[in-house]
Parts: sequence; C-alpha cells; structure tokens
Amino acid sequence: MIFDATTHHHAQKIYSHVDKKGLAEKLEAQIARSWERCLQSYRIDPEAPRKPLIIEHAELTDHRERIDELLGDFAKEEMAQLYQRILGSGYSVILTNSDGIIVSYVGDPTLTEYFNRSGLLPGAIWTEEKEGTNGIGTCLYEKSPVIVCREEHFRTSHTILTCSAAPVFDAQGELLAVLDVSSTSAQDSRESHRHTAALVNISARQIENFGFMRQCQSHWVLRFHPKPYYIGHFTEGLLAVDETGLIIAANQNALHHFNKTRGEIVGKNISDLLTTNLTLLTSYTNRQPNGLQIVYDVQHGHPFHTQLQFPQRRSSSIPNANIQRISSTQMPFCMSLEALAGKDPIMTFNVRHAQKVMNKSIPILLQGETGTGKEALAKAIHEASQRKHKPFVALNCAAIPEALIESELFGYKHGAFTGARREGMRGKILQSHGGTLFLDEIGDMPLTLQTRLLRVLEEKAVVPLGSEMPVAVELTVISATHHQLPKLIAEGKFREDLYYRLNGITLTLPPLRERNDIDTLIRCALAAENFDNESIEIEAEAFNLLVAYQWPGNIRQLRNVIRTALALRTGNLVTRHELPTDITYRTAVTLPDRTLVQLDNANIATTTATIPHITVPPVMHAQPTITDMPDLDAAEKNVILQALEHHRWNITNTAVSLKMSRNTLYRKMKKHAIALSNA
Ligand SMILES: Nc1ncnc2c1ncn2[C@@H]1O[C@H](COP(=O)(O)OP(=O)(O)OP(=O)(O)O)[C@@H](O)[C@H]1O
Repeated sequence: MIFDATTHHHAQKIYSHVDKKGLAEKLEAQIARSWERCLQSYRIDPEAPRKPLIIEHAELTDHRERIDELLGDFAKEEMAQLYQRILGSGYSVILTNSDGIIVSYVGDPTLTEYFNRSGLLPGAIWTEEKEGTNGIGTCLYEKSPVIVCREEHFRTSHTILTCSAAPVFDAQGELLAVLDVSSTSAQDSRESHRHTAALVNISARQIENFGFMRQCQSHWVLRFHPKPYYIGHFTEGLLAVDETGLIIAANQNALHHFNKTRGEIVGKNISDLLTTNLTLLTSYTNRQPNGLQIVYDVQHGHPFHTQLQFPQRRSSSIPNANIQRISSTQMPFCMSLEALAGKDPIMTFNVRHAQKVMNKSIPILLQGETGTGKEALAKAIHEASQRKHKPFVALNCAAIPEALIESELFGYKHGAFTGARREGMRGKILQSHGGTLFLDEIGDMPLTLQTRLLRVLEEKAVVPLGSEMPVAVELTVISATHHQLPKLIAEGKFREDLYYRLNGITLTLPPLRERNDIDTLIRCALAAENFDNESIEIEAEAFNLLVAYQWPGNIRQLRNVIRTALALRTGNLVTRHELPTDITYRTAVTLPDRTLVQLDNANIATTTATIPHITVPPVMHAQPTITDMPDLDAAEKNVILQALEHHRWNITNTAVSLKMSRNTLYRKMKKHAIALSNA
C-alpha cells in the first residue's frame, strides 16, 4: 500500500464521518454502521498496512467439504454461470462460508495475480473484524445484500475494490455462505454495480433454493408462488413438511409470500397456512404428477400455485392408515435428539439434560454398554445444538494405534516426522473448532495422551507436533466410554483431573434389555434398514420374539438382526424364520397365530403397536456352544478381508460396504487378528 495524501484523506474522511455522526459525508446506512463498528468495536486503524490472512490448506479442505455437503456441486455451477454472465468485466466470483473464509473462487485468469495481491484468494478470511468494511464481511454482519464501492471500504488498502455480496441461508434460516462479485476497475461506481448486484442476488437465491431441496430431500417439499410460471424460479416459496404435514423448514421467499416470520411458519401444520393438507396435496400429485394445484392463503385468501415434491427414496403414494410402510428416510427422524428420548424414562432424562447443557460449552460424558447408541446420541446433541453447522469430528481412541492418536488429535506441521504429509495435517481437535469433538472409547486413551489432552482443554489451545506455536481452539467435547471411569482412576489407568474436565455432566445410556421402548426401537430399526423403501409387515410372533430377547449387543445387534431378517424375507413379510436361532430358541414365547403387526410409519418414534397380549415365560438359555461357531467365524473373517482388499484397506469405505460402523469393523478386525499393517 502506498501511504500518500489520498490514503490519509480516506482515513480522515472515516474519522470525521464517525465523529460527526454522519454529518460530514452522505453515506449508505449499511456503510455508515460498518465504519462505526470498525472504529469503535473492532478498533481497526484504516491506514494500517495489512497482509491477507490465509488459513492452512488442510483447514480449507474441511471448510470446503462442509459447504459441499450442504450445497453440492450446484454452488460451483451457479458461480460458473454467473461468471459467464459478467465475463469480460474483470470480475471475480467468490463464495465464502459463514466464517467469511473464501472456499471457492472463479475469476479472469489474467487478473488472478492482481486479485491475489488484494487478498481475494481461496482460504483468505474476509470478516469485518479482520478486513474492515468490505462486501463479504459487511454482508455477513448485516445478513442482507450489500454493495461496497471503492472508498466505502474501511481499510485504505481495499479502496481499489468494488464488491457486491448477497447472503445464502440454509433451510433453517441460518446464514450458510456469502456469494460475492468483486472488481478492481477504476470505472466502477455504486450505480454501475447495481446490475451486477442484482445478478449476484439472483444467483444467491438459486443456490439457497437448491441447498434447501438438498437439505430437505427426505421430506415433502411444497413449491409455491402467486404466479404459475414462477414455480422453479428463484422467487418461489419452499416449505418442507414431515409426514404429518408439520412445516419443518421454509426458505426466505416463503416468509416473504406469507408476510410472516419464520417462527410464525415453522412448527405449524400446512393446513394452518393454506386451504389444503398433505393428504389432499399428495393425492392430487399422484393423479397429476407435474400439475399445479391452486390453493389459498388461509389468512388473506390470496391464491398460490403449488407443486408438491415427494421425498427422495420414500414411497410416493398417499399415507394410508391401513397399509403402513416403513421407510429408510425415517432414519433422521428416529435419530433426532427428541426422537432418541423415545418413551424410556432414562433416555428422556438424558435428552432433557443434554438439551439444558448443549449450548453452554459443558463437556458431556456418555456412559453405556457397547452398542447402546452413545455415538448416535452425541451426533444428535451436535445436530440439535447451535454448533450444528460446524463440524462434528469423531475419534475412536481404542481403534487407533497409540503412536497415531497423538498426530490424529493434535495434528502436525509439515516435516514433523518421516512419512508426514508435506502440507502437514490439522488434527481432529482443530478440525472440530467451533463444532463438537467426539472422543469415543475415551477410557482407552493412553495416559501420556490424557495429559496432553488435559492441557488442551485447560489452555484452549493446541500445539501441533513439530510446532511451537499454540493455535487457539473453540472446543466442545463429548466423550463416551463403556468403562466405569472411576474404576479406571482407582486402578491408575485414567487421570482423575481429566475425568473432572470431561465430566461436566454424565449421561448413562441404558442397555436395550432395560429399555421400555424396545417396540419403538424395532420400528425405527426397520425403517432405517428398509433401504428399498418397501411396505413391510412383521408377524406378531417375530415382533414379540424381538421384544422379549435380551440383546447383549444392544441397538447395534438389533440393527444387524433386522438387516438380515429384511434381506431373508419372502415378499414383504418378516416372520420368525428370518430371525437368528439365538433369538428364537432363547426366547420361549406363547404366541398367537400369524397375527400381523402393522408398523405405523407416521408415528414411528412415539406409538406402540397393537400387539396381542402374550405371556413371556422365563428365558431358555439355549446358547450355541463355541464349537458350533468356527465356520461362521472363518466366513466372517473372509468377508471382512475381501472387503478390506476391495476398498484398499480404507476403513470408512469398507465399513459402509459391510453396513457396519467403523467401531464394529475395528472390533471385528481385532477379534480376527486382522491388523491394518496387513495392508
Ligand atoms: N434410537 C435408535 N434407533 C435406531 N438405531 C439406533 C438408535 N440408536 C443407535 N442406533 C444405531 O445403533 C448402532 C449402534 O449405535 P452407536 O454406534 O451410537 O452405539 P455406541 O454406544 O456408540 O457403540 P460403541 O460403544 O460400540 O461405539 C448404530 O448403527 C446406530 O445408528
């Protein structure tokens, strides 16, 4: 930056504007507010020279993955289209995440160096706190479209830029990203940029609507607009509804069309807002798949043209009270924090307590037998918390060799040790910055690492291997173990001070055999494992055998049994013959003949099926002896080895292909003495 009279004049203009409360200069209100924030809240010196703040490549990759998850490739395609529309004007098109970090960039290759020097490059941070008034940062703060033209920038070094930025919100109305177009042309004025700003706003709405459809793909989505030809247009309203017709999400346009706030729409039934309901809408769409139906705004009587989109992978017929379907898309519903509370008093207690502490940086310790749903609860807490848009990062302390946990957790600088990645690695702790770090099997963490973890928790900073510079981290930890930590402390295997650090609150998950909502869990498991989305019925006899079984492997075992039963069934009926002998022999039940239990998919998390009364006599322990098992064991080992080979020993892909969790895969590998070093 050149320090000359012009530079100084720019800074003086800002001081005098803020001092004289706007009397010195006529300014856009957004710019005036931002200048005040920069001087009074962030205390930035407008003349201070500044280098762009760029995050590390590995961190940028994490941010990109998170955005891609929510917006898919559409954001990049829309940016490319926008760039084509303004081609030749010397502009760059930029997408940042909600932290103001540039995650995508499309620009004139001949100007790349020029933009890079101005700090407009992937990984650069453009919040107002860091860069003063600017298109991206001010848009993030204002949560509305902004134009920041040349001298309206706060930092003198940015006054060569003209930027138009528009916010992109997620389906819940939270700010997700900012789309920005910047230029360095001296010809640009606020007026000449209005056309560009309009294009940016249209593209931001397109990205937002596409993101909405992606985020709500397991629900019904009602598209609506007062004019029929605007269905599919960036101004269309979108409402996502669950199977009872309850509105669970709305886009910005929907609020505008109803002239209501989000709070006045989300949580209402669709029939409270429109002269229709989900059954009428689905039956119309079944008859006329691409037709538009006219319905009326209940409050004002205005007509809306509507089109219903069925959930992807869910049955597209009208919910029917007699023939109930089980659908895999109910999985998220079953696994939400509210749904996990179920009807079991201990789980309800756990969920209520989790809700009270989840936004207060209080560490949560989950205790329970293997397979009781500790990781599922940790994820649900994260998803229900204010951190839901930040990463959920899990580390299984028992599954990773001791030598690797350290680098996995704390990360390393490039060249920290032989074999280290050239660009270094951000450890799990830094990856979870602002989100949730889930430390599974914490009781198995080696003592030396417990000491380092304790230091991180106390100092809220990480020192990556090979580095001396601590990096500040915003850390919320949920840890889990099947061990009794106080017992490990007494045995000298776990640090007492770490235990108190991790145990802001302990939630103990009950084993499945002690839960009184096992019927609901069976329904959830059936829904989750019904990948083909078919109508499934289960014989009362089979259902009751499942209810009465003792489940040593808890919910994980239940899921496995149901997965196999669904695969073995003939037609759509699950009978006792598809259940493992372990269950059918052990559980002697007086059963009625072939009464069907129909599974109520509309109320899967809360209803009890009408199960005919049965008596459950004492359990017969007809457990197979170990000598019955070797062939099965060998077959299992073989299947695991083949899958590992097929997926080149990638644990995540192998676990997905075998439909088991990574933890289970690690456990089975341990059981069969398959070491990762086999690779
Ligand atoms: N309420 C539920 N309904 C249906 N499936 C569930 C529920 N809770 C957990 N599951 C499923 O059960 C399996 C085991 O759950 P999870 O991995 O959370 O258990 P865990 O206690 O963490 O196990 P481990 O101690 O072995 O790590 C997973 O497939 C999970 O998706």
